Amino acid sequence: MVSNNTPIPVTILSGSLGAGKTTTLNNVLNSERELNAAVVINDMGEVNIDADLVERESELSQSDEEIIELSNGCICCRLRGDMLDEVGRLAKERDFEYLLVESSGISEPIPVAQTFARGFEDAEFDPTGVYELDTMVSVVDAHSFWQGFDSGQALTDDSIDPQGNRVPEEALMDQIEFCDVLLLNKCDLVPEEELEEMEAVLQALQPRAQIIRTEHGAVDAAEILNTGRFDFERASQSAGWKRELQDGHHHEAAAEEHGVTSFVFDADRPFHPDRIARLFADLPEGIVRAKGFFWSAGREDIAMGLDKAGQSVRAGPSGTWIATLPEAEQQRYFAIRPGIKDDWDEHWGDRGIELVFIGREFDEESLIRRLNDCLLSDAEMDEDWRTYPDPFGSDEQRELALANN
Ligand SMILES: Nc1nc2c(ncn2[C@@H]2O[C@H](COP(=O)(O)OP(=O)(O)OP(=O)(O)O)[C@@H](O)[C@H]2O)c(=O)[nH]1
Repeated sequence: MVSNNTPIPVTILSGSLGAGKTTTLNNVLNSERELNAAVVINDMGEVNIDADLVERESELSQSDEEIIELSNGCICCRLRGDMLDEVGRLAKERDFEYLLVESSGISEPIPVAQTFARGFEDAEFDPTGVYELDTMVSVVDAHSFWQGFDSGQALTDDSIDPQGNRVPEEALMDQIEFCDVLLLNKCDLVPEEELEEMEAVLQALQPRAQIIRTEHGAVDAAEILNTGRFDFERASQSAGWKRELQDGHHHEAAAEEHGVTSFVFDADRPFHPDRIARLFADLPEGIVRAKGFFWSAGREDIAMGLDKAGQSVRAGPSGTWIATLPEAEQQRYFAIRPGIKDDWDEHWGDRGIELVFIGREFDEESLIRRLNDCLLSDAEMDEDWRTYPDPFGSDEQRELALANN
């Protein structure tokens, strides 16, 4: 139970696909071990890969925090009510000091902020007085922002498609204009003088925002937690806020609205290492983001990760199969996420493939066919996989492809 009448502060992280929201969240959770936080993670795919990543990488399962996963839709539209109902339930059941929300890469920040600041008619739970919006954080990918800016794309209205749909570039403008703290992430990929110019542009677009340069989401938690920077009066005067209230957010599916589609590929047998490495290096152009875990035959010891963001495609060892953990730790996982047991194979445990692909105008069926062709055939299932080459190596994820445009 929430024991007193002080509202629980809320920080909302927004940012385009692959900008570094999950990395930032992991960083904050790992550096603030004393923080008794609950976390809401929204992923537009059917499977919440981000929640999995946060759990596996931040050792969250061994601490006190609770993760609420909201999948297969966007908390700025279809899942607004669901989000409120979940955080309402949480506030009744548990005592925690802070709520952190990671929006999906296509969420628009204003409706998410409005959901916390004003409530939402389709939800039973009214957040006012229980939660208080503290900080709106936008994570901007300095590298791709700069490339888009250079080619004049990021700042024009070309981002409205012929059907009048809002597309991610416009959501990006909202993310810049409607935030209290702007994390200019991936600064390691952009030269100093370009960073300075970019900062000047961003500051002009959003004079009120605190702009902070980051690499790999490493930000001092005090910059984004308990800052008290969100100003309801000022926010509700902004053009975007009023537009949102007037026009509403009537769209049925987040994917359609944003012109973005996604699918999840899952399987319970391994990929052939050579075939899948070649496919990853040759993904269709329309794929803007891909991530998740996979099983590479011959590497039963470790979960391989795939991570494509923008031009970069990386794959390699990145996580732990629960099946390789000592029995006691396995039991702890089962207790926290009973769903794992449902897919447990008697011999292989949780080893398997779970990858999400997000993109625009790509041939989904053909990609699924190609992925299927990379799975081991029945005959290969009986081979000695140790004789296969291992293109992924033994260290961290490595670059497979970097388009040079
Ligand atoms: N070079 C570089 N890579 C980064 C940095 N921050 C994050 N990345 C990488 O960028 C990729 C995407 O990071 P995530 O944190 O998953 O991005 P996200 O915004 O949560 O992505 P979605 O939830 O899919 O929208 C990962 O491969 C990160 O390791 C950075 O500062 N520099």
